[in-house]
Amino acid sequence: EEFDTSKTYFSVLETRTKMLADYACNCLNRYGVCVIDNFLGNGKGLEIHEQVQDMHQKGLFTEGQLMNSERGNSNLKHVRGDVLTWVDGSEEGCEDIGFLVSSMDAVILKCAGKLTNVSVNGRTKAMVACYPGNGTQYLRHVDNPNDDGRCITCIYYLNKNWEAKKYGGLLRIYPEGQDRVASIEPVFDRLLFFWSDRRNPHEVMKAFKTRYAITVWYYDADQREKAIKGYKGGMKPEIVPLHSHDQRSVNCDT
Ligand SMILES: Cn1c(O)c(C(=O)NCC(=O)O)c(=O)c2ccccc21
Ligand SMILES: [Mn+2]
Repeated sequence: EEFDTSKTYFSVLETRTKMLADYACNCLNRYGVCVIDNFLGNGKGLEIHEQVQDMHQKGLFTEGQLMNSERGNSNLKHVRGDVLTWVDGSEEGCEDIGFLVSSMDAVILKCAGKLTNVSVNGRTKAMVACYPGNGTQYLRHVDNPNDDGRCITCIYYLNKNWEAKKYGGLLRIYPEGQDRVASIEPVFDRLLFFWSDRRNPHEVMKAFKTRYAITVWYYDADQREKAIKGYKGGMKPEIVPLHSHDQRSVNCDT
């Protein structure tokens, strides 16, 4: 019969998403960190990079934090650090970021029931971050040290031809209780998952070229519930339901 490309496309996408989810679950359960390269392909990656660059040029990012503030670098007076903005991907000019986040959700949805002690039921909006490339960094920290509900950090990098030797900007993760360090280059079209809690202290090394990344944090249902009750949740209590490509908002309470 007629070769139905759309059905084929979606079934291939479905199969690949399932494969990526299996890989992510194994890596997270075993190492607490998972790197997936060529997540969306060159074309889509470039479209996302272009949208982020436009937002940056339009001045939609926050004022960078002064590096002599709580981040501790007292000798970097008046040096601006990372700048960021929050989007849910439905805003004008953010459609490709919306596609990225739906693609992240699609993988996480297929991990349902296979992640140790975690049941994801929602996520934050997307944080689009830019290091201006003036040697600023992000000091060693834990994303969720106090059970605010976030269980998985998901970062997508946008930086073409990144050379850490020249531009720095490595993400260094120091997995708790291990004497190994994971050094992750923020390369174009790379997707990264890691547990958001104290298992993964990490830092962003000084970056000497503009460095873009898009981060989403996934919530664990129970921990988030407790955090909101205990008002411990550092993040605003706004949970975005996961939705995969067919835009159906799926409540993955499985
Ligand atoms: C700009 N930026 C960050 O870059 C990281 C972070 O850990 N980034 C890791 C990375 O980009 O590889 C953060 O965790 C973070 C948390 C709150 C506000 C801003 C933040
Ligand atoms: Mn972090």
